[in-house]
Amino acid sequence: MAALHVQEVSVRFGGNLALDHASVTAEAGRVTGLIGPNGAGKTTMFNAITGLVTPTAGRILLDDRDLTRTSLHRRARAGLARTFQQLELFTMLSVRDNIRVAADIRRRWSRDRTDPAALTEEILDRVGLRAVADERVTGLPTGQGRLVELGRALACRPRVLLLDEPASGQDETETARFGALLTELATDGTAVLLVEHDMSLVMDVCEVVHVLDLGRIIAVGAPAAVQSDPAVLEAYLGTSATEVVG
Ligand SMILES: Nc1ncnc2c1ncn2[C@@H]1O[C@H](COP(=O)(O)OP(=O)(O)OP(=O)(O)O)[C@@H](O)[C@H]1O
Repeated sequence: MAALHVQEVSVRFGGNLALDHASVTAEAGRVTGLIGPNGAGKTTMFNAITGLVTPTAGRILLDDRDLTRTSLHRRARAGLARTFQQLELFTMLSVRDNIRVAADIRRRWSRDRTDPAALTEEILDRVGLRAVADERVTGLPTGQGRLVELGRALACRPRVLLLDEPASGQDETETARFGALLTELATDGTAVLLVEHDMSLVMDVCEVVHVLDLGRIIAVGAPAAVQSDPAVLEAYLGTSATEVVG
């Protein structure tokens, strides 16, 4: 079973220490939350994990494999996949083809012989995009666009799935369905690491939540414990206390 261990990672942008010896663990079989006020370092954490930024200290391990100095594509092959805060879809393509591209690419480098066309159809059903499979993605509302991104990440058959604010732009019904899907993915053995501002979604689906503030992990624990942690409340008070308590 996969486990991602981010150990004491620091990332510096000039004079700004965006991550300061921050550690996060995401294990297969559960959804792990990563929350924190704006600018806390959540996206930087994802960028460090996937190789878009280079840590100045610390290690990133997938199981026992040290990925810290490994290229982006090797990390993808090792089983990491992510979605982005800003949608990053292939705008000229249909929903189906956005997912198919990733399935085809994976087929080229993977020993897994799963047929990319069949995998694409399976994912369309799984994420609930069958009805719009032939539509161009530019015509979709943001909530569905996020499902396409998720579908594309799933086409890589990830062991660790990093989701950066996947519910933003989704309405309440879509978010509830999305939460159920995340739980299902975790149950199937994926390690899901979720960055999300929708606290009710985080509290519903996460088994463990890590809280970042100004680049530091200030709390780790079960959602209910984290929600009432004084350090967490204080971190959010500067922005919006209701975000975490409400
Ligand atoms: N490429 C960059 N160059 C310089 N500074 C950066 C860069 N990326 C992020 N930062 C800074 O690093 C800090 C952490 O930013 P990051 O985007 O990781 O926070 P976040 O928790 O994801 O915020 P949000 O919830 O608003 O998305 C911020 O101070 C931000 O301004």
